[in-house]
Amino acid sequence: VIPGWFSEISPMWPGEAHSLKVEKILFQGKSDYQDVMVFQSATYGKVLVLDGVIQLTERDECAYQEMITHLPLCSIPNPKKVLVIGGGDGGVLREVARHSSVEHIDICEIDKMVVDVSHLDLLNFTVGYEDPRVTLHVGDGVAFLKAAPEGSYDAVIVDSSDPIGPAQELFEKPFFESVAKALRPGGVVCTQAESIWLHMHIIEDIVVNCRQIFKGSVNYAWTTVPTYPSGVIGFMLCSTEGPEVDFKNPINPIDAIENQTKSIGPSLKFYNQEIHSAAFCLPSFAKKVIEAK
Ligand SMILES: NCCCCCc1nc2ccccc2[nH]1
Repeated sequence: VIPGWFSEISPMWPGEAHSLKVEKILFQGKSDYQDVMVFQSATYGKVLVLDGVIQLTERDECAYQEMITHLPLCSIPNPKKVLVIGGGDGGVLREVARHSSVEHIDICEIDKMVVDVSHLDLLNFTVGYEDPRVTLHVGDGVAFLKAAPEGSYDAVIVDSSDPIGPAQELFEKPFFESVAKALRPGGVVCTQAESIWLHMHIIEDIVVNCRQIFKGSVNYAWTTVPTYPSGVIGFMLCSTEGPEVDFKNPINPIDAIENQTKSIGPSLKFYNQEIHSAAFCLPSFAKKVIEAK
């Protein structure tokens, strides 16, 4: 790859490709699972690419990391034990750490090279790993959840790449069943759930599975991330049977968190209470599929 333009070409979004101007390649490697690359872009800061797919950029990662974390954690009164599957860059950890009620955070990332890249401070998210509440497990999230005792967690965040490659099993029914088992009654899960413009068929399958498995509430929310294909990405928010969870009205409001976390690092750039509720408003073509009776 010579300094020029990086284009994100994938069979998951045929016929289109978002491009970013490359200033300098900062890291290139091949792990046991995927090709890993970090480059300095001209206008989006540093960019993490796995198997040719943009995973995050410094400029817009806030939208994704803040929403995937605070949509679930602001929907339950006192999150204490949180599990992050994927998220090896550490960005989600930074966001979970803002919640002072949280006592323990497990993170299970399959690819050590992704963790190393973020520790190389190439992506300066390492603040997430420094929190004493964090325990890192390098391994397969599917096996980790199978081994997790029943009712271990208040919240599970599945910060996965796309269902082509190492993350494929994180979009399948057995995995969702193991998440439900590992959650306490009224516990919540938030997963990376692709784009309503590109992946309505994937989303439909996920919704069907989640409705069968999670007997609390099942909702789809979405946000804008300019460097993800189609400029949007969504989340599946589910709760297990037990104390009612109303995802659309955050009971654990962010301002409380805002005050708690002066020390953690940069304040929230994207998430707020209004955007939390707005994230669940869907265009009709998506509503029809996701909220089908
Ligand atoms: N095409 C949309 C991709 C969404 C990627 C989300 C995501 N979050 C990540 C955390 C660590 C490593 C890779 C990651 N990828």
